Amino acid sequence: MKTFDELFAELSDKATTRPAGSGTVAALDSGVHTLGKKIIEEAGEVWLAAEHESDEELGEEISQLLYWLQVMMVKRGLSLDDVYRHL
Ligand SMILES: N=c1c2ncn([C@@H]3O[C@H](COP(=O)(O)OP(=O)(O)OP(=O)(O)O)[C@@H](O)[C@H]3O)c2ncn1[C@@H]1O[C@H](COP(=O)(O)O)[C@@H](O)[C@H]1O
Repeated sequence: MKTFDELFAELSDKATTRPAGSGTVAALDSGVHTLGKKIIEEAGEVWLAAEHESDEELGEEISQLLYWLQVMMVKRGLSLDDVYRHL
């Protein structure tokens, strides 16, 4: 288990070190357009899970959406503060 901030630190590190076999590295290389489509897909899965699935499944879908949002943040060079200051 990890926090939002811990995952962001891990993804930022992977973007720099580019370890072989990292799905995040491949996702970053796929570009903003592809990441945007993935975010839309995952957001749809959150919506469907909220309407039709268990709390456990909804939590998993939300975690995946948060992951893809973080990948987009890393891709665009945003920091956590760039988002948090709007909350
Ligand atoms: N938290 C996540 C995470 N959430 C979602 N995903 C990706 O998002 C996909 C979402 O799954 P879906 O079931 O919606 O889609 P799928 O059909 O299985 O996958 P696709 O064919 O659509 O890619 C997963 O298959 C993963 O590729 C994640 N990939 C990585 N992480 C974490 O990110 C960190 C870095 O991971 P790597 O870069 O892979 O080392 C690690 O801590 C991982 O646990």
